[in-house]
Amino acid sequence: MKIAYLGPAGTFSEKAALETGDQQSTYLPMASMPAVITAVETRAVDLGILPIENSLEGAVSVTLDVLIHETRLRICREIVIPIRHMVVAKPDVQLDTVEVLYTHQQPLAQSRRFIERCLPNVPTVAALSTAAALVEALADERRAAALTTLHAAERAQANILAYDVQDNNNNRTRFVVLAPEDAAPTGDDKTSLMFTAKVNRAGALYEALAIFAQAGINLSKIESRPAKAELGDYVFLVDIDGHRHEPVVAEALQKLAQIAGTVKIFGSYPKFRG
Ligand SMILES: O=C(O)C(=O)C[C@]1(C(=O)O)C=C[C@@H](O)C=C1
Repeated sequence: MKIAYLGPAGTFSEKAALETGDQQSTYLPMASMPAVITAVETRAVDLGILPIENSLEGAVSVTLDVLIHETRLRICREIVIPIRHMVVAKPDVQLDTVEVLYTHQQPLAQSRRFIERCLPNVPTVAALSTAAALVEALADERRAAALTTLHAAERAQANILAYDVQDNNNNRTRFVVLAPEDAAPTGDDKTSLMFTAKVNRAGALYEALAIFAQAGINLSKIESRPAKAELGDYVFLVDIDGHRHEPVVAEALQKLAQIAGTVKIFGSYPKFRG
């Protein structure tokens, strides 16, 4: 099994990939999240891992937008991992002498409190991942630091200036595993999908959700994203309990297809159970 993830080695995505695969698996670090999708679509790899939701910051919009607009790949598994951020630099740099901070946008948002208090006037430079941020900081001639993972810091034998700078110690990110097909039913599954309303009128969303309520199907997530056509047009994303091949779920999805504008099923897969 070949698995693509957002690299370089040392990212949280690598950790999620290692937990997804086994000792026979091989792992391919990619430069960006869309590149992970392309690697699976072109069969360069069998599976791709993408972060979809964080307990502090909510949706990872790149992943949602790729699922909504760009790919026909399906979610075949989910995995949740704890997220700890470290401030890391070369040995001669101290917290009060940091001149520039390299960071991916998610860790920065998840560590807002620490940054405001301890690195208030330090300019940030955007990086494509936590591990990429460290590579760039270590190559910078200024007194640069990175928001990165413990694993990346240890691999690079770099100096950790501050530990666990995330706003909350319960910080966790949910990743999805993408493949050409979703998973077979296990009896403890969920289904992720999106739909749009056919017409923008009173009760349209209510009627769509009523289909699940009347079928006794629990919704574990709902959110909206811009449809990217007109201002005010939205796509609704929901996670429901059950597999799309279970008769009750299949019937509800059929009813939804009759009243919605578009419906796209991202996949059915086993619920993550720690
Ligand atoms: O940069 C990484 O290490 C990643 O795996 C990406 C990512 C994300 O984009 O959400 C994954 C988990 C954390 O929430 C922070 C960063």
